Amino acid sequence: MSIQNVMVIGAGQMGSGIAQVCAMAGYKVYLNDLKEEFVQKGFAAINKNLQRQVDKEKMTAEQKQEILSRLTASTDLQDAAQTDLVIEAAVENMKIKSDIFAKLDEITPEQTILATNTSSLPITEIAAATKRPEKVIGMHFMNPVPVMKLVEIIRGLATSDEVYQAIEDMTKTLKKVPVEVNDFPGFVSNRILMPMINEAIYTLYEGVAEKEAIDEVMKLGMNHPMGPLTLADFIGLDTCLYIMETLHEGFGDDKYRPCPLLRKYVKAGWLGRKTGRGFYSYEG
Ligand SMILES: CC(=O)CC(=O)SCCNC(=O)CCNC(=O)[C@H](O)C(C)(C)COP(=O)(O)OP(=O)(O)OC[C@H]1O[C@@H](n2cnc3c(N)ncnc32)[C@H](O)[C@@H]1OP(=O)(O)O
Ligand SMILES: NC(=O)C1=CN([C@@H]2O[C@H](COP(=O)(O)OP(=O)(O)OC[C@H]3O[C@@H](n4cnc5c(N)ncnc54)[C@H](OP(=O)(O)O)[C@@H]3O)[C@@H](O)[C@H]2O)C=CC1
Repeated sequence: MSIQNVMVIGAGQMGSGIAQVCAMAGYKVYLNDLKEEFVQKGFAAINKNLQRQVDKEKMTAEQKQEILSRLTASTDLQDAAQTDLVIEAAVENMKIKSDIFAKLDEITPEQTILATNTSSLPITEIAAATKRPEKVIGMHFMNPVPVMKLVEIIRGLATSDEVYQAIEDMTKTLKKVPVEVNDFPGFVSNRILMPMINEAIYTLYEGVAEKEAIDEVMKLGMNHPMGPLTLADFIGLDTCLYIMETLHEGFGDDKYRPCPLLRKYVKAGWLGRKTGRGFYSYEG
Protein backbone atom coordinates (compact mmCIF):
# COMPACT_ATOMS: atom_id res chain seq x y z
CA MET A 1 0.00 0.00 0.00
CA SER A 2 1.74 3.11 -1.18
CA ILE A 3 0.63 6.42 0.33
CA GLN A 4 1.46 9.63 -1.56
CA ASN A 5 -1.66 11.75 -1.62
CA VAL A 6 -3.48 12.59 1.59
CA MET A 7 -6.62 14.52 2.46
CA VAL A 8 -7.09 16.00 5.94
CA ILE A 9 -10.71 16.87 6.76
CA GLY A 10 -11.26 19.71 9.25
CA ALA A 11 -8.86 22.66 9.22
CA GLY A 12 -9.09 23.39 12.96
CA GLN A 13 -6.23 23.11 15.42
CA MET A 14 -5.74 19.36 14.87
CA GLY A 15 -6.42 19.20 11.12
CA SER A 16 -4.05 22.06 10.33
CA GLY A 17 -1.31 20.46 12.46
CA ILE A 18 -1.79 17.06 10.80
CA ALA A 19 -1.72 18.65 7.32
CA GLN A 20 1.48 20.48 8.28
CA VAL A 21 3.38 17.39 9.44
CA CYS A 22 2.20 15.39 6.39
CA ALA A 23 3.40 18.15 4.01
CA MET A 24 6.70 18.38 5.93
CA ALA A 25 7.20 14.65 5.38
CA GLY A 26 6.76 15.06 1.60
CA TYR A 27 3.11 14.02 1.13
CA LYS A 28 0.79 16.01 -1.14
CA VAL A 29 -2.06 17.17 1.04
CA TYR A 30 -5.56 18.51 0.50
CA LEU A 31 -6.75 20.43 3.57
CA ASN A 32 -10.56 20.28 3.52
CA ASP A 33 -13.15 22.18 5.54
CA LEU A 34 -16.73 23.29 5.01
CA LYS A 35 -15.85 26.87 4.08
CA GLU A 36 -12.90 28.51 2.37
CA GLU A 37 -12.42 30.89 5.33
CA PHE A 38 -11.85 27.92 7.70
CA VAL A 39 -9.29 26.41 5.32
CA GLN A 40 -7.52 29.77 5.09
CA LYS A 41 -7.44 29.99 8.90
CA GLY A 42 -5.77 26.55 8.94
CA PHE A 43 -3.24 27.67 6.31
CA ALA A 44 -2.49 30.80 8.36
CA ALA A 45 -1.71 28.61 11.41
CA ILE A 46 0.60 26.41 9.31
CA ASN A 47 2.31 29.44 7.82
CA LYS A 48 2.88 30.89 11.30
CA ASN A 49 4.36 27.63 12.61
CA LEU A 50 6.70 27.27 9.63
CA GLN A 51 7.75 30.93 9.79
CA ARG A 52 8.70 30.41 13.45
CA GLN A 53 10.98 27.59 12.29
CA VAL A 54 12.52 29.88 9.64
CA ASP A 55 13.03 32.66 12.20
CA LYS A 56 14.80 30.22 14.51
CA GLU A 57 16.95 29.13 11.53
CA LYS A 58 15.69 25.54 11.83
CA MET A 59 14.36 25.73 8.28
CA THR A 60 15.16 27.86 5.22
CA ALA A 61 12.60 30.11 3.52
CA GLU A 62 12.91 27.85 0.44
CA GLN A 63 12.07 24.74 2.49
CA LYS A 64 9.04 26.55 3.90
CA GLN A 65 7.84 27.40 0.38
CA GLU A 66 8.36 23.80 -0.74
CA ILE A 67 6.23 22.53 2.16
CA LEU A 68 3.50 25.09 1.45
CA SER A 69 3.51 24.12 -2.25
CA ARG A 70 2.49 20.57 -1.29
CA LEU A 71 -0.69 21.87 0.39
CA THR A 72 -3.93 22.45 -1.54
CA ALA A 73 -7.10 24.05 -0.19
CA SER A 74 -10.31 22.06 -0.59
CA THR A 75 -13.95 22.70 0.20
CA ASP A 76 -15.15 19.81 -1.96
CA LEU A 77 -15.06 16.29 -0.53
CA GLN A 78 -14.86 14.99 -4.13
CA ASP A 79 -11.15 15.92 -4.06
CA ALA A 80 -10.73 12.79 -1.91
CA ALA A 81 -11.14 10.77 -5.15
CA GLN A 82 -7.44 11.43 -5.76
CA THR A 83 -6.08 10.31 -2.42
CA ASP A 84 -4.54 7.16 -0.92
CA LEU A 85 -5.31 8.16 2.67
CA VAL A 86 -7.91 10.42 4.27
CA ILE A 87 -7.40 11.59 7.86
CA GLU A 88 -10.62 13.02 9.28
CA ALA A 89 -10.25 15.67 12.02
CA ALA A 90 -13.68 17.33 12.06
CA VAL A 91 -15.62 17.88 15.29
CA GLU A 92 -15.99 15.11 17.89
CA ASN A 93 -19.49 14.06 16.89
CA MET A 94 -20.53 10.56 15.77
CA LYS A 95 -23.25 11.72 13.36
CA ILE A 96 -20.90 14.15 11.59
CA LYS A 97 -18.08 11.59 11.41
CA SER A 98 -20.39 8.80 10.18
CA ASP A 99 -21.80 11.08 7.45
CA ILE A 100 -18.29 12.02 6.31
CA PHE A 101 -17.16 8.36 6.23
CA ALA A 102 -20.25 7.24 4.29
CA LYS A 103 -19.55 9.93 1.68
CA LEU A 104 -15.83 9.08 1.55
CA ASP A 105 -16.72 5.44 0.94
CA GLU A 106 -18.57 6.50 -2.21
CA ILE A 107 -16.00 9.02 -3.39
CA THR A 108 -12.61 7.35 -2.85
CA PRO A 109 -11.02 4.45 -4.77
CA GLU A 110 -11.48 1.09 -3.04
CA GLN A 111 -7.84 0.93 -1.85
CA THR A 112 -7.97 4.31 -0.06
CA ILE A 113 -7.49 4.05 3.71
CA LEU A 114 -9.94 6.07 5.81
CA ALA A 115 -8.48 7.19 9.15
CA THR A 116 -10.04 9.25 11.92
CA ASN A 117 -8.32 11.47 14.47
CA THR A 118 -11.23 11.00 16.90
CA SER A 119 -10.26 11.47 20.57
CA SER A 120 -12.68 8.92 21.95
CA LEU A 121 -15.43 7.73 19.59
CA PRO A 122 -15.59 4.02 18.65
CA ILE A 123 -13.63 3.31 15.45
CA THR A 124 -15.79 0.22 14.87
CA GLU A 125 -18.96 2.34 14.76
CA ILE A 126 -17.41 4.91 12.39
CA ALA A 127 -16.21 2.01 10.19
CA ALA A 128 -19.76 0.62 10.07
CA ALA A 129 -20.81 3.70 8.07
CA THR A 130 -18.69 2.31 5.20
CA LYS A 131 -18.55 -0.87 3.12
CA ARG A 132 -14.81 -1.14 3.81
CA PRO A 133 -14.47 -1.48 7.61
CA GLU A 134 -11.17 -3.33 7.10
CA LYS A 135 -9.69 -0.08 5.72
CA VAL A 136 -10.91 2.16 8.56
CA ILE A 137 -8.54 2.94 11.43
CA GLY A 138 -7.96 5.43 14.26
CA MET A 139 -4.94 7.70 13.92
CA HIS A 140 -5.00 9.81 17.07
CA PHE A 141 -2.51 12.68 17.03
CA MET A 142 -1.77 14.80 20.11
CA ASN A 143 -2.03 18.58 20.38
CA PRO A 144 0.08 20.53 19.34
CA VAL A 145 0.65 18.09 16.47
CA PRO A 146 3.98 19.49 15.21
CA VAL A 147 5.49 19.07 18.70
CA MET A 148 3.98 15.93 20.26
CA LYS A 149 5.64 12.62 19.38
CA LEU A 150 2.76 10.19 19.98
CA VAL A 151 0.21 8.86 17.52
CA GLU A 152 -2.19 6.38 19.13
CA ILE A 153 -3.19 3.91 16.42
CA ILE A 154 -6.52 2.26 17.05
CA ARG A 155 -7.69 -0.91 15.38
CA GLY A 156 -11.43 -1.21 14.81
CA LEU A 157 -12.93 -4.67 15.08
CA ALA A 158 -12.45 -5.29 11.34
CA THR A 159 -9.25 -3.30 10.63
CA SER A 160 -6.91 -5.50 8.55
CA ASP A 161 -3.30 -6.19 9.52
CA GLU A 162 -2.18 -4.79 6.17
CA VAL A 163 -3.92 -1.46 6.83
CA TYR A 164 -2.57 -1.34 10.40
CA GLN A 165 0.97 -1.88 9.08
CA ALA A 166 0.61 0.78 6.35
CA ILE A 167 -0.52 3.35 8.94
CA GLU A 168 2.20 2.41 11.42
CA ASP A 169 4.81 2.82 8.67
CA MET A 170 3.29 6.11 7.51
CA THR A 171 3.29 7.44 11.09
CA LYS A 172 7.02 6.77 11.33
CA THR A 173 7.62 8.77 8.14
CA LEU A 174 6.03 11.73 9.99
CA LYS A 175 8.77 11.29 12.65
CA LYS A 176 6.12 10.28 15.18
CA VAL A 177 5.99 7.26 17.47
CA PRO A 178 3.04 4.91 16.86
CA VAL A 179 1.49 3.07 19.80
CA GLU A 180 -1.08 0.35 19.10
CA VAL A 181 -4.25 0.26 21.19
CA ASN A 182 -7.64 -1.42 20.97
CA ASP A 183 -11.02 0.16 20.41
CA PHE A 184 -12.45 1.13 23.81
CA PRO A 185 -13.99 4.51 24.74
CA GLY A 186 -11.25 7.14 25.07
CA PHE A 187 -8.65 4.52 24.00
CA VAL A 188 -5.69 4.83 26.42
CA SER A 189 -4.85 8.54 26.24
CA ASN A 190 -8.22 10.09 27.03
CA ARG A 191 -9.41 7.33 29.34
CA ILE A 192 -6.61 8.43 31.65
CA LEU A 193 -6.13 12.13 30.82
CA MET A 194 -9.74 13.35 30.62
CA PRO A 195 -10.97 12.08 34.03
CA MET A 196 -8.00 13.94 35.55
CA ILE A 197 -9.01 17.15 33.77
CA ASN A 198 -12.69 16.61 34.76
CA GLU A 199 -11.61 16.11 38.39
CA ALA A 200 -9.61 19.36 38.25
CA ILE A 201 -12.81 21.11 37.07
CA TYR A 202 -14.75 19.53 39.98
CA THR A 203 -12.00 20.77 42.31
CA LEU A 204 -12.63 24.30 41.03
CA TYR A 205 -16.45 23.83 41.07
CA GLU A 206 -16.41 22.69 44.70
CA GLY A 207 -14.27 25.67 45.73
CA VAL A 208 -11.31 23.62 46.89
CA ALA A 209 -8.90 26.14 45.35
CA GLU A 210 -8.60 28.93 42.78
CA LYS A 211 -7.92 27.91 39.18
CA GLU A 212 -4.34 29.21 39.30
CA ALA A 213 -3.69 27.20 42.47
CA ILE A 214 -5.03 23.98 40.93
CA ASP A 215 -2.78 24.44 37.90
CA GLU A 216 0.25 25.32 40.05
CA VAL A 217 -0.19 22.17 42.15
CA MET A 218 -0.11 19.94 39.09
CA LYS A 219 2.70 21.87 37.37
CA LEU A 220 5.06 22.26 40.28
CA GLY A 221 4.01 19.18 42.22
CA MET A 222 3.71 16.66 39.40
CA ASN A 223 5.90 18.29 36.75
CA HIS A 224 3.09 18.52 34.21
CA PRO A 225 4.04 21.02 31.48
CA MET A 226 0.62 22.68 31.74
CA GLY A 227 -1.87 22.66 34.62
CA PRO A 228 -5.07 20.68 33.87
CA LEU A 229 -7.31 23.76 33.49
CA THR A 230 -4.83 25.43 31.13
CA LEU A 231 -4.62 22.14 29.23
CA ALA A 232 -8.44 21.91 29.03
CA ASP A 233 -8.53 25.42 27.52
CA PHE A 234 -5.79 24.36 25.12
CA ILE A 235 -7.62 21.19 23.99
CA GLY A 236 -11.01 22.97 23.74
CA LEU A 237 -13.73 22.66 26.39
CA ASP A 238 -16.23 21.38 23.79
CA THR A 239 -13.86 18.55 22.91
CA CYS A 240 -13.28 17.81 26.63
CA LEU A 241 -17.05 17.60 27.21
CA TYR A 242 -17.64 15.36 24.16
CA ILE A 243 -14.89 13.01 25.37
CA MET A 244 -16.35 12.82 28.91
CA GLU A 245 -19.80 12.11 27.43
CA THR A 246 -18.34 9.30 25.31
CA LEU A 247 -16.64 7.78 28.38
CA HIS A 248 -19.81 8.16 30.49
CA GLU A 249 -22.04 6.59 27.86
CA GLY A 250 -19.53 4.00 26.68
CA PHE A 251 -18.75 2.58 30.13
CA GLY A 252 -22.13 3.35 31.75
CA ASP A 253 -20.21 4.33 34.88
CA ASP A 254 -20.95 7.53 36.82
CA LYS A 255 -17.32 7.98 37.68
CA TYR A 256 -17.07 9.56 34.20
CA ARG A 257 -19.93 12.09 34.70
CA PRO A 258 -18.90 15.45 33.19
CA CYS A 259 -18.63 18.28 35.72
CA PRO A 260 -21.63 20.69 35.52
CA LEU A 261 -19.18 23.61 35.32
CA LEU A 262 -17.71 22.15 32.13
CA ARG A 263 -21.21 21.91 30.63
CA LYS A 264 -21.97 25.49 31.66
CA TYR A 265 -18.85 26.88 30.03
CA VAL A 266 -19.54 25.00 26.79
CA LYS A 267 -23.16 26.26 26.76
CA ALA A 268 -21.82 29.81 27.22
CA GLY A 269 -19.54 29.36 24.21
CA TRP A 270 -16.46 29.60 26.43
CA LEU A 271 -14.55 26.90 24.62
CA GLY A 272 -11.05 27.85 25.75
CA ARG A 273 -8.19 29.30 23.80
CA LYS A 274 -9.89 28.90 20.41
CA THR A 275 -12.75 31.27 21.37
CA GLY A 276 -10.60 33.60 23.51
CA ARG A 277 -12.19 32.52 26.79
CA GLY A 278 -12.41 29.38 28.90
CA PHE A 279 -11.12 29.01 32.44
CA TYR A 280 -8.74 31.81 31.48
CA SER A 281 -9.02 34.78 29.08
CA TYR A 282 -6.88 34.96 25.95
CA GLU A 283 -8.08 38.24 24.46
CA GLY A 284 -5.58 40.45 22.68
C1 LIG B 1 -7.50 15.67 23.67
C2 LIG B 1 -6.82 14.57 22.95
O1 LIG B 1 -7.52 13.77 22.29
C3 LIG B 1 -5.38 14.27 23.02
C4 LIG B 1 -4.48 15.42 23.30
O2 LIG B 1 -3.93 16.00 22.41
S1 LIG B 1 -4.31 15.83 24.90
C5 LIG B 1 -3.16 17.14 24.91
C6 LIG B 1 -1.75 16.61 24.81
N1 LIG B 1 -0.83 17.74 24.86
C7 LIG B 1 -0.29 18.14 26.01
O3 LIG B 1 -0.49 17.55 27.06
C8 LIG B 1 0.54 19.38 25.88
C9 LIG B 1 1.08 19.83 27.22
N2 LIG B 1 1.93 21.01 27.03
C10 LIG B 1 3.20 20.90 26.58
O4 LIG B 1 3.73 19.83 26.33
C11 LIG B 1 3.95 22.21 26.43
O5 LIG B 1 3.34 23.19 27.22
C12 LIG B 1 4.03 22.71 24.93
C13 LIG B 1 4.82 21.69 24.09
C14 LIG B 1 2.64 22.91 24.32
C15 LIG B 1 4.73 24.04 24.89
O6 LIG B 1 5.98 23.88 25.47
P1 LIG B 1 6.77 25.09 26.15
O7 LIG B 1 8.11 24.56 26.52
O8 LIG B 1 5.93 25.73 27.17
O9 LIG B 1 6.80 26.15 25.03
P2 LIG B 1 7.90 26.65 24.06
O10 LIG B 1 9.30 26.58 24.65
O11 LIG B 1 7.41 27.99 23.66
O12 LIG B 1 7.80 25.64 22.85
C16 LIG B 1 8.52 24.44 22.68
C17 LIG B 1 8.46 24.08 21.21
O13 LIG B 1 7.10 23.79 20.84
C18 LIG B 1 6.69 24.66 19.78
N3 LIG B 1 5.27 25.00 20.02
C19 LIG B 1 4.71 25.44 21.17
N4 LIG B 1 3.39 25.58 21.03
C20 LIG B 1 3.09 25.20 19.76
C21 LIG B 1 1.90 25.13 19.02
N5 LIG B 1 0.70 25.43 19.55
N6 LIG B 1 1.98 24.71 17.73
C22 LIG B 1 3.14 24.39 17.17
N7 LIG B 1 4.32 24.43 17.84
C23 LIG B 1 4.29 24.85 19.11
C24 LIG B 1 7.59 25.86 19.88
O14 LIG B 1 7.71 26.50 18.64
C25 LIG B 1 8.91 25.22 20.30
O15 LIG B 1 9.50 24.64 19.15
P3 LIG B 1 11.10 24.48 19.00
O16 LIG B 1 11.52 23.48 20.04
O17 LIG B 1 11.27 23.98 17.60
O18 LIG B 1 11.70 25.82 19.23
N1 LIG C 1 -8.19 19.49 20.54
C1 LIG C 1 -7.39 18.47 20.85
O1 LIG C 1 -6.51 18.59 21.70
C2 LIG C 1 -7.54 17.17 20.14
C3 LIG C 1 -8.64 16.91 19.35
N2 LIG C 1 -8.75 15.70 18.70
C4 LIG C 1 -9.90 15.41 17.85
O2 LIG C 1 -9.67 16.05 16.60
C5 LIG C 1 -10.93 16.45 16.03
C6 LIG C 1 -10.88 17.95 15.74
O3 LIG C 1 -10.62 18.65 16.93
P1 LIG C 1 -10.06 20.16 16.91
O4 LIG C 1 -9.15 20.35 15.75
O5 LIG C 1 -9.56 20.44 18.27
O6 LIG C 1 -11.41 20.96 16.67
P2 LIG C 1 -11.64 22.41 16.01
O7 LIG C 1 -12.95 22.88 16.51
O8 LIG C 1 -10.43 23.26 16.18
O9 LIG C 1 -11.73 22.09 14.44
C7 LIG C 1 -12.71 21.29 13.83
C8 LIG C 1 -12.85 21.78 12.39
O10 LIG C 1 -13.63 20.83 11.64
C9 LIG C 1 -14.59 21.57 10.90
N3 LIG C 1 -15.72 20.72 10.52
C10 LIG C 1 -16.84 20.44 11.23
N4 LIG C 1 -17.65 19.63 10.51
C11 LIG C 1 -17.02 19.39 9.34
C12 LIG C 1 -17.35 18.66 8.16
N5 LIG C 1 -18.50 18.01 8.05
N6 LIG C 1 -16.46 18.64 7.13
C13 LIG C 1 -15.28 19.31 7.21
N7 LIG C 1 -14.92 20.03 8.29
C14 LIG C 1 -15.78 20.07 9.33
C15 LIG C 1 -14.96 22.70 11.83
O11 LIG C 1 -15.68 23.70 11.18
P3 LIG C 1 -16.79 24.55 12.06
O12 LIG C 1 -15.98 25.52 12.84
O13 LIG C 1 -17.66 25.15 11.03
O14 LIG C 1 -17.54 23.55 12.90
C16 LIG C 1 -13.57 23.13 12.31
O15 LIG C 1 -12.92 23.98 11.40
C17 LIG C 1 -12.01 16.02 17.04
O16 LIG C 1 -12.49 14.75 16.68
C18 LIG C 1 -11.22 15.97 18.34
O17 LIG C 1 -11.80 15.11 19.29
C19 LIG C 1 -7.77 14.75 18.77
C20 LIG C 1 -6.64 14.98 19.51
C21 LIG C 1 -6.45 16.19 20.29
